[in-house]
Amino acid sequence: MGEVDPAFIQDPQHRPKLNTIQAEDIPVIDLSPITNHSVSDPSSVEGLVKEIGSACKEWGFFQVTNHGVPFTLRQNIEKGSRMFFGQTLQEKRKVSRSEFSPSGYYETEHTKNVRDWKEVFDFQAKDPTFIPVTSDEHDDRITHWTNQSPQYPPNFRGIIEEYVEEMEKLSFKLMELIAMSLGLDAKRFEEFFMKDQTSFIRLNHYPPCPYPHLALGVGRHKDAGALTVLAQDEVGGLQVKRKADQEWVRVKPTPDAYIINVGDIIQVWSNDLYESVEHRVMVNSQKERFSIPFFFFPAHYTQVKPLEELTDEKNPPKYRPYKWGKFLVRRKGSNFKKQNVENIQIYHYKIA
Ligand SMILES: O=C(O)CCC(=O)C(=O)O
Ligand SMILES: [Fe+2]
Repeated sequence: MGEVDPAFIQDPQHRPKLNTIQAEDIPVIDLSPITNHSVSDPSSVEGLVKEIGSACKEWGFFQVTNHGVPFTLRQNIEKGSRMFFGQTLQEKRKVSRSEFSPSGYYETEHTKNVRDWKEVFDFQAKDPTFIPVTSDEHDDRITHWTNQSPQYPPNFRGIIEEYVEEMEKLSFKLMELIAMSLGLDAKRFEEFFMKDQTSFIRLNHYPPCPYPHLALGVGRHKDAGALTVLAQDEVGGLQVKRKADQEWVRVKPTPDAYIINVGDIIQVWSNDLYESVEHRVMVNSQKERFSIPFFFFPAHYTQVKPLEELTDEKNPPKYRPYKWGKFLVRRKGSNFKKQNVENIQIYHYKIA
């Protein structure tokens, strides 16, 4: 076995304990009141909204079942992902991502300047996706990102697109439930995503790792967007920092469920009522793991700031407004190389 590449080694305080607690209590929420029209009655929707609200407040993470996403579409993309990553590095690199075209294959991503033990394939929900050229606030130039189409497996692009459409539908439904749980109109968030959303889907492959006590599949982080809808396979490895006691707990895989987490944008919109929770991915010395997160992101020109309805004199806004596209461009840049400074975070906009 070769030397341990120091680029992957986490600082001692961030290394995973191999015997972390399995969280049995991460809320599992049944979405049938909104997906199955025969059971839909106002009181069951009301109950559902309450469940979503408590899960967002207490965990920032939950799983959903009866979500309406056809299982065959999930099987198709999972199978396609295995086939894609099963190719040689040379084949995969034919659709490599670059700093200026961040969709495609990539195997040297860093989280908080430590390399992740994984390879990814990123695909924008909208092709083209409009985005600022730079993160400089005075630079008004707009560019666009487009997707790459792997040659193998056949029709992979079509399979991904079909699945992404379902991810979007589910995300819109979840945003309605979250809006209602905050006492807002169900469609309050729609305008931010209807036109020009910057969402993307990521296929993750975590190969077996000879030193799971030193490296992580994804280092600790919070998701920057509004919502993340994650499909994880049966291997498991996702860990969430439990709000109640700040312990790292494992999220047990549930077949055909999706793991949902609140991202930084909802934290800002809700003025900290709902927090974006830290999570990370452990690797496994024996098994490879696949996961597919969908990151629901608003249009680049969205000014992210605490909602007026949720702030007043007694509860003033806790964040200064920021432009989503600028934030995103800055973040993407920092994912490409190890830097000596921390990348952009919402707390940089926090009003002291
Ligand atoms: O693979 C997973 O379970 C989660 C990945 C993740 O947190 C991310 O890509 O942001
Ligand atoms: Fe994440």
